[in-house]
Amino acid sequence: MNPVLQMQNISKQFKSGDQLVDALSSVNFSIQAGEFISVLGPSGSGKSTFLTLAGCLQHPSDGVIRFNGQSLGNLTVKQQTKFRFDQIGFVLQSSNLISFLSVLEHFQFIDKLAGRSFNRVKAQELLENLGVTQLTAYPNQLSGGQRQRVAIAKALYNNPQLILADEPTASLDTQRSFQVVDQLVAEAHQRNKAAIMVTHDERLISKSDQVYRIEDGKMQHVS
Ligand SMILES: Nc1ncnc2c1ncn2[C@@H]1O[C@H](COP(=O)(O)OP(=O)(O)OP(=O)(O)O)[C@@H](O)[C@H]1O
Repeated sequence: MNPVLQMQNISKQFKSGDQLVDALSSVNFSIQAGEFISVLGPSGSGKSTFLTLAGCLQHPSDGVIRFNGQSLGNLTVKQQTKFRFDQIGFVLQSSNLISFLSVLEHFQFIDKLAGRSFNRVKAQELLENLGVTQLTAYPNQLSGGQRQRVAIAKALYNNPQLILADEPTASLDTQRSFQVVDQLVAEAHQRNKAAIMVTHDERLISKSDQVYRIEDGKMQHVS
């Protein structure tokens, strides 16, 4: 079986003045459906660069990234946008909800962007599975943990194959952090998704199927 995502010999360099910074060097990584993988690393180690390459938000300077065996480097810009919308669920540090939309209206908005009619039943089911019951509340009426659970539901709404979570617990207390990680793990294991969580917090990795560590742009398999 093809991995959902495979990175082969990936490097990414950025220009900083007249110097080149190696944000990632010779990274090899792969994840199968149903796996939850944590990527640890200190600030500036290359974690966000890794995740944005995995999510086709930017391209490597060198190496090949494959999704279900197909190289992402061959996609046109339009295909990349469609690929991200259909196949990737991004969960970011802060929930990035829209202040003037209620919880349910966020899902209506996704359907509008996709040019289809609103699937209220699907949105409600997903939210209820994640323990969100305040469907008509606005973001400022929710706690940080509830907002992050809405963000996870949003990320899952298009039924993506790959979930990319960038420090998803950064704004949460310890108990809520563990709950959010448990929800991401459950999503991977129960719905056969591939999920990658990038974090600097070693306390959160115990339920991971595999752990990688990035330091100075170099990635190592830890367990
Ligand atoms: N667009 C960019 N232009 C120039 N340098 C960049 C760019 N993006 C990242 N870098 C550099 O690449 C290295 C890795 O950055 P990256 O943001 O991936 O690290 P990180 O581990 O996600 O850090 P943090 O946890 O602080 O967000 C850093 O040295 C950073 O300054």
